[in-house]
Order: sequence, then C-alpha cells, then structure tokens
Amino acid sequence: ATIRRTEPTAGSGDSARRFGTQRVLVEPDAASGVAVMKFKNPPVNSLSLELLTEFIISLEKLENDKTFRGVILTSDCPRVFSAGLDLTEMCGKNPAHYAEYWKAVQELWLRLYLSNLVLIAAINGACPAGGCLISLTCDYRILADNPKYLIGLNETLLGIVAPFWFKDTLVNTIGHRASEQALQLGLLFLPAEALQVGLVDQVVPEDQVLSTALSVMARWMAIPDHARQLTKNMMRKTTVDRLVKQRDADIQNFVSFISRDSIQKSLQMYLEKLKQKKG
Ligand SMILES: CCCCC/C=C\C/C=C\CCC/C=C/C(=O)SCCNC(=O)CCNC(=O)[C@H](O)C(C)(C)COP(=O)(O)OP(=O)(O)OC[C@H]1O[C@@H](n2cnc3c(N)ncnc32)[C@H](O)[C@@H]1OP(=O)(O)O
Repeated sequence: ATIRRTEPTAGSGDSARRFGTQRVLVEPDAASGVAVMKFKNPPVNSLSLELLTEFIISLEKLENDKTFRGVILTSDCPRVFSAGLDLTEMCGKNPAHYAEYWKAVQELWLRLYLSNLVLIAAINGACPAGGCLISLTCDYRILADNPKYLIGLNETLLGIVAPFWFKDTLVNTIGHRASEQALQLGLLFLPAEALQVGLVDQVVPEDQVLSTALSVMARWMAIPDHARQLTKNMMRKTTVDRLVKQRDADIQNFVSFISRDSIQKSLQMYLEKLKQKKG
C-alpha cells in the first residue's frame, strides 16, 4: 500500500493536510501534534490483510514523524468501529495464508500495545472481537452511547478462542475474574455495562465521541512524553514479551487450530448466519 497525500481542506493550511491509504485515512493536525486515524474498509472495517498492512504503515509513519504525539483511532464507516478479524481470511484458505494473516494480526497488536504515541479509541460503532482488541491496545477508550454498539471479545460465540495475548490484554484492562467470564461467554457488553466493568473509560453521546477524545488527548499530552512512555512500557512490556518470545509457535498454533475441519465449519456457518441476517 502506498501512502497518498490528499489536498488540504480549504483554508486549513498545512496542519490539515491529510494523508493515508485506501483503507486508512489520516487527518493530522501538526499544530496540536494529534492525528485522527479513520478505518475505511466498508461495510464493517473487517480487519483484512490489506487493512492490517495499511494500518501498520500509517501508524509507523506517524510514530516516525516527531510532530505527532497522539493518535485517535476511529471509524469512517457508519455504525461500526470494526467487525474484528476478517472471517474470509480465516476460512477456505490455505495454511500459508493463515500464517501470513496471523503474523500481520500479531504485528499490529505488538505495535499498538507498546506504541510511544498516546492512543485513544473513539469508538463510534460496534466493536466486537478484533475490533475490541484494537480498542484495548489504546490508552483510553470512549464509546458512543448507542445500545447497538456492543463491545467485547465474543470469539467463543463463533466456536473459536481468543489467543492468550488477546486474553492478557483484556485481563490487564478489566481484571482476571471479569475477563474469565467475558471470554468464556463471549460477552458483548452494552455501553453502560462496558463502562461498569471497565472495558471503556467513558460513554458519551455519539456526536461527542471525537470532541471528548480530543480533550482527553490534551490531558494525556500534558504529561512529559518520556516519563509517560517509560511508564507505559513498564506496565505493558511483560505482556508483550510473552508473545515476542513465542511468535512462531503462536502462528503455528493458530494455523493448526484454524485449519481444523470443525473450526472451518463453525466459521463458514457463522459467515452464513451473518449473510442470512440481512435476508
Ligand atoms: C487454548 C487453545 C487456544 C487456540 C487459539 C489459537 C488461535 C486463535 C484462533 C482464532 C482467532 C481468534 C481471534 C478472532 C478474532 C475475531 O475478530 S473473529 C471476527 C469476529 N467478529 C464478529 O463476530 C462480528 C461479526 N459481525 C457482526 O456482528 C456485524 O456484522 C456487525 C459488526 C455488528 C455489523 O452489523 P451490520 O451493520 O448489520 O452488518 P452485517 O452484519 O450485515 O455485515 C455486513 C457485511 O459484512 C460481513 N461481515 C461482518 N462481519 C465480518 C467479519 N468479521 N469478517 C468478514 N465479513 C464480515 C457480513 O457477512 C456482511 O457481508 P455481505 O454484505 O452479506 O456480503
């Protein structure tokens, strides 16, 4: 994917010069040092290999540009933040594809979870499974107060299992007992429930999600970067190292698990159900 620059919006000067790729729009504001990164992979921002790749490229570009200290992650698709991992990448393919795909999923999580940037999730739509994982890698989560916008790691509902580093990320956020129950039951939380369990930090009216994210960002960016980054690293490095130490084994584990006939059947049935839902 190539990074494309688009023309700055009228009267906005350089700071609003947008860039990005086909599926990841980046609206940087150099004056404040904050960039808004919007997923644009309609209809549901499913985390395809292309979106994962473009996401990693755009994140790396922002991390390498010292103008930017904070990034707000949000969706350009209505009603959905991200539908999670792209199910079509995990069924009906071959082991080599599964390995390539999972490596990209690992890579995105590793880069987000230990990012030096302040990352705030402005969750403006449904946020299941892999979408929830992305929001959990952020430093702060704001969810729109819409009962249709459910959030959670619902993998067991599909007959699959969230791997240990998904689990670790959830435990680090809502604690062990709440995670144990949420993961086993594949719980999708309503906004008020997500707030109550600590899965999100704030629930606000839908039209205030971005403005709230911008004001929270200002608070986090008031902290000296180096001290905040060292603290974030101290909090998260043990969790990250668990995956780093066994990335290849984790890939092999995923490939053998996802390749099982029973799992393939579950995923196919789930995809069918999603399609029937529209009928
Ligand atoms: C101890 C042993 C451990 C072993 C572990 C080893 C490895 C780990 C194994 C597996 C990996 C687990 C990690 C998996 C994480 C995931 O993210 S799996 C994906 C889970 N996602 C979901 O369950 C969400 C499914 N989607 C929805 O619920 C809804 O689509 C919605 C997001 C609420 C939006 O609803 P709506 O606006 O009504 O849109 P539609 O449902 O009509 O969908 C529109 C079209 O998009 C397709 N689609 C939806 N979600 C996905 C998806 N995730 N991937 C691909 N495609 C998706 C849907 O089929 C529709 O398609 P058509 O327009 O009909 O073609």
